[in-house]
Amino acid sequence: MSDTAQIIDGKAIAKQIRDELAVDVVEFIQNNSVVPCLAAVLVGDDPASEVYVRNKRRACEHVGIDSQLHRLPADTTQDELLDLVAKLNKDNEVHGILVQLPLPAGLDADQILLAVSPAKDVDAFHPTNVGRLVQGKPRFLPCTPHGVMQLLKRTGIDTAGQHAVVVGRSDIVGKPLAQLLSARGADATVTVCHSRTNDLPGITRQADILIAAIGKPEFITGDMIKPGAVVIDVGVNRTDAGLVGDVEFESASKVASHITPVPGGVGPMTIAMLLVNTLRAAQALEQ
Ligand SMILES: Nc1nc(=O)c2c([nH]1)NC[C@@H]1CN(c3ccc(C(=O)N[C@@H](CCC(=O)O)C(=O)O)cc3)C=[N+]21
Ligand SMILES: [Mg+2]
Repeated sequence: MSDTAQIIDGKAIAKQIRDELAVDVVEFIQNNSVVPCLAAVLVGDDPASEVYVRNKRRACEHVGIDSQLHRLPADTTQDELLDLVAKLNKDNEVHGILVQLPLPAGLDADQILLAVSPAKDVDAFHPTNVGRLVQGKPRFLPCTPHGVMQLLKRTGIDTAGQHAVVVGRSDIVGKPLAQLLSARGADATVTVCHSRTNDLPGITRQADILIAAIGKPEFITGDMIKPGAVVIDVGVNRTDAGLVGDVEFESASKVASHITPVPGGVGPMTIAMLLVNTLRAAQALEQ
């Protein structure tokens, strides 16, 4: 067993996916005389959201997808936001709609996500798209879980028969990732852990593939990892020491066989998969 894990380069794999996508975008534009377009809605001025939205815009430019940014003030009402979503739903130039989360306090995110046309729901957050995923008939795959699956696949890690332990049960990552890992074709055996799990280290140490999606900086330490396990860190925690994941990289990388860094791991993949979904939305809407 080597004492230093192979680092999974999410930045490089995301670039590879964007390069492949750029070719498909050119072909789509030639066939349809339409440019795929992603509309992002940003309410308020959360600094973290500013970074994501800027990264998304730049990534769109790189692959030839148009992007719109709709900025609304923090005191926007529920009805004003619903009006904008309704307008984007009807706009034939817009193929993908993303409402950046979290929304400012006072806005009901569930009602907003329900208002996004499922055909343009490139986050795959609408209950229709969540249900389709659970039934094994997805229209869009949610971006972060899909990004994790692509990281595993493109690193040559076979999930079939493996014990995958997902720490975290959010609607955005934990729950859909557990679905994708256990789906036919991926064929992992999945355990979902959370804040009420008894003896968490006893369970994480059974993981062949350990996914950290809890939102607690450096929560997973090397002693919680089975030697040779694959460790995927979905955390994006802003601390005084900068951006850190949910995994303590230094101790974990001495035990794992493969590990994703933060930054440069899952984050860039999330954005690449958002672009993939935008092209897919445009293909379905323009066909
Ligand atoms: N409707 C919606 N859809 C989302 O997909 C969504 C969202 N809301 N709200 C916030 C979370 C978080 N998220 C990230 C995207 C990119 C990076 C990313 O690019 N991270 C870089 C570093 C960026 C930095 O320096 O801050 C990296 O890890 O290398 C991280 C996190 C998308 N989210
Ligand atoms: Mg929730």
